[in-house]
Amino acid sequence: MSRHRAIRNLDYEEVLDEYEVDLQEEEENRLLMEQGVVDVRSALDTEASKVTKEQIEEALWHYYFDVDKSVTYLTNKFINRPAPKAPKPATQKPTATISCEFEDSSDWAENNRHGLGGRCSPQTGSRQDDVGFWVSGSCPSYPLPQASLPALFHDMPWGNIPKDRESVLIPPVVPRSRCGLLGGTGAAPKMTKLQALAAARKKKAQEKSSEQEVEQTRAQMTGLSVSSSSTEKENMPLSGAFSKRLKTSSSTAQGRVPIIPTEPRSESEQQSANPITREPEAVGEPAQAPPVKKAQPSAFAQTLFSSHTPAITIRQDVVTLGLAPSVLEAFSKPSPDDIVLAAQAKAGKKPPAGQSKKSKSSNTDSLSSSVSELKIDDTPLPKSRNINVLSEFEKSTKKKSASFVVVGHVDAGKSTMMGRLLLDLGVVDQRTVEKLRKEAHTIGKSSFALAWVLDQGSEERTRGVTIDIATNRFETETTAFTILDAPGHRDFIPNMIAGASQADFAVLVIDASTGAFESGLKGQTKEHSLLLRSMGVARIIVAVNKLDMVNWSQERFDEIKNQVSGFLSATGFQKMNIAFVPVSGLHGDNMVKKSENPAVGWYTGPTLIEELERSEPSARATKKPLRVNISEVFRTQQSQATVSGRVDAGSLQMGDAVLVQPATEKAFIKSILVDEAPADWAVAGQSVVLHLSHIDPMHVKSGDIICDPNKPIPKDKTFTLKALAFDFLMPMQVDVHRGRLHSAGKIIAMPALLDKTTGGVKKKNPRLVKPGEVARVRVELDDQVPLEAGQRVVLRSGGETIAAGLLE
Ligand SMILES: Nc1nc2c(ncn2[C@@H]2O[C@H](COP(=O)(O)OP(=O)(O)OP(=O)(O)O)[C@@H](O)[C@H]2O)c(=O)[nH]1
Repeated sequence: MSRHRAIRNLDYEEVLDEYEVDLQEEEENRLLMEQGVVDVRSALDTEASKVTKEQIEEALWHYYFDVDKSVTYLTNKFINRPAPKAPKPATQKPTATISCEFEDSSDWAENNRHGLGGRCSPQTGSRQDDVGFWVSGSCPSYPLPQASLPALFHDMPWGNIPKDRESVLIPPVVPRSRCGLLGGTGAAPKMTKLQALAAARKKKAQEKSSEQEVEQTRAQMTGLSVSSSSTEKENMPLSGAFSKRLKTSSSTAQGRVPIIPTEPRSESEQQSANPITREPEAVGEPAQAPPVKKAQPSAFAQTLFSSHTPAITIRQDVVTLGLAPSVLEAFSKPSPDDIVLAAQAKAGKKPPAGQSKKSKSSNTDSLSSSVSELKIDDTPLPKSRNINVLSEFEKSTKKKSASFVVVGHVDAGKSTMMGRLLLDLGVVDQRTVEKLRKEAHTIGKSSFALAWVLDQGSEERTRGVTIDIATNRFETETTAFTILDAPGHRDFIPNMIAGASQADFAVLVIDASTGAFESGLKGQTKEHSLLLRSMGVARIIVAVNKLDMVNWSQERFDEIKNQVSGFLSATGFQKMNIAFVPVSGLHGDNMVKKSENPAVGWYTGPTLIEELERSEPSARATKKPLRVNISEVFRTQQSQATVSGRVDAGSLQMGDAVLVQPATEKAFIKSILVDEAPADWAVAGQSVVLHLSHIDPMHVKSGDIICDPNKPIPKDKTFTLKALAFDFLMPMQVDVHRGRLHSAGKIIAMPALLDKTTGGVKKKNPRLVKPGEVARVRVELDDQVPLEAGQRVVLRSGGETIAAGLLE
């Protein structure tokens, strides 16, 4: 049992009993000892004077009062002392730390036979008897064998050590920091002379290296001056106010104590900082201070301290922060205080009243010199030309502009048709189309060559489907058109909704080939038509495509025309706003030119382009507050944030301050493109590209609204919708789509079922709204969204469009 465990299991009653027994034993031992001393002295006879009483007693004690053994031991040890032996090589010593001497293997064996082979404490020389108690006092130098290591451990196998011989490590009851190793006061252990010498030399070396380090660092920092030409080139230009502040901080830094102490770190610090690579220090050797590596001064340090700045030691354990470009950028601009100071100086504003004349005069010089150094902003605000946009618009002789969305079931031939239109109008040349044809041929999709004029994404090309809205432009003699080619696949309905929200009218493409029309009518032909109407599109041109595949059958055309016109009328399109054109997008029949194919002789109506030109753009809300629906955000050289979108309402011009919602971030219009041409202004109904300044691009997203800062669009989490149900409606989770904006929400209430024609309330709080019914629906969104009455939104759930309507 270990000593600690023995103490832990101590029974005090038992110990007191034992203590009384011990007293008796002690008396017996004393008598035995006295008698033993007499006997040993008489046995030694004349030699008895060579040993002391204490030595005799010690021998007797350890030989259990055996006089003969004690005499033998004393004779060998003190009387017949052998001549000192030559020191043996260190490696042969069994152990250097055990203080007991091992002299004679026979004695060792003898001792063991007598059960005196107890363990000696290497620290104290105390001896532990076989039952595990420690006997106080120094361990006597009783003879122990001069054993070799193998002999010493002869009964100790290297593996499978018996359980009773395993060490049990028990943590100290009192932490070592509070007491010495053996329960002392915790004071530092007394050093040997050798250790003291080593410590003194180490300290001296550290002091020396510390001084050298300070000198070196000072020399390095001397080169780090703001005024140095290299720094000027490398660093960003700083505004006057900031450089002034830097000068101030630089001067105040003079004579300062270095920020970070230069003393070498304590050993424990060094160890913890570099626990793996640190070499153990040899005791007694002069301690070499570890070389302190210095990091390159950071850009901030370079900027902050002038040549007179005292040294700053970069510590290894201190993380030096490299300045991120965003930080430099942040400091490259004047602070709000600087702007106020500059503005006050510019306006000649007097200092606040109550300031004494003396302080005024004393501060005037420094303030004026500070202000003279101020540089307000590197990027001046765009200048407004104060144009009366509406009168300019009325006077303008510009062509009318209109945008149309091309919709229809997947593979109806929408992109091919638009590619053909652009080719025949000369917007794209034949060579480009031939090149695309070759490229398409290599992946076995040569029939998609015209579609590739618009479908430019690699995934769109390899899959042969349109994924996102493709925008293109062309002009006729009278009109500048914007094409919004929408995807037909049901998975990309949200993109189709985004396209429809920007369109004045629509081209619905129908695949006339056998079976395709029928499946399309059940599919996206119907859904797209419903969405168009719900989105407010009033005019629709139906391009009955691929008639070449049915030999230009007039019968087929009429069949399609009848079915679709009936359906569209039911959806809400007026007959006068519906047109039908028999075409072949692939071959170009009736697209730009009338078909010369005699099989199409039965059609005498307008071509597709003529029908497009007949379309009038929808009414422009030019006098309403500015609203620009952002469809895309780009990063360009011209500005921090470039956006494309449609001006839904109002007007704008260069230099205007605008507000971006829902971020509520102000920006300025740096420049404008209308139909890809630079312009000074734009009005409702135009598709624009706006270069914005003085705004962080992270605050601008597609689906956001640019508005008049004086009449901003409100942002809200709940809205009421007058919705046409495409599916059953009830309180449920929905996705809300408004243009490019998608937001998750839920129907929280359905206050009324409405009459389709009159709009009056048919029933209050219906529990369910059936497909085709119109209802007032209350929706709650997860996030705040810019919303206002008159906007059109679509509700979708589980990938299906379930309702669409107008915000109330
Ligand atoms: N015969 C014939 N094939 C056509 C005509 N128009 C398009 N196609 C073919 O129809 C296929 C689909 O054409 P796309 O233009 O990609 O159809 P889409 O409607 O744009 O397809 P999505 O946008 O993915 O829905 C292609 O292989 C075209 O070559 C046509 O007038 N006649």
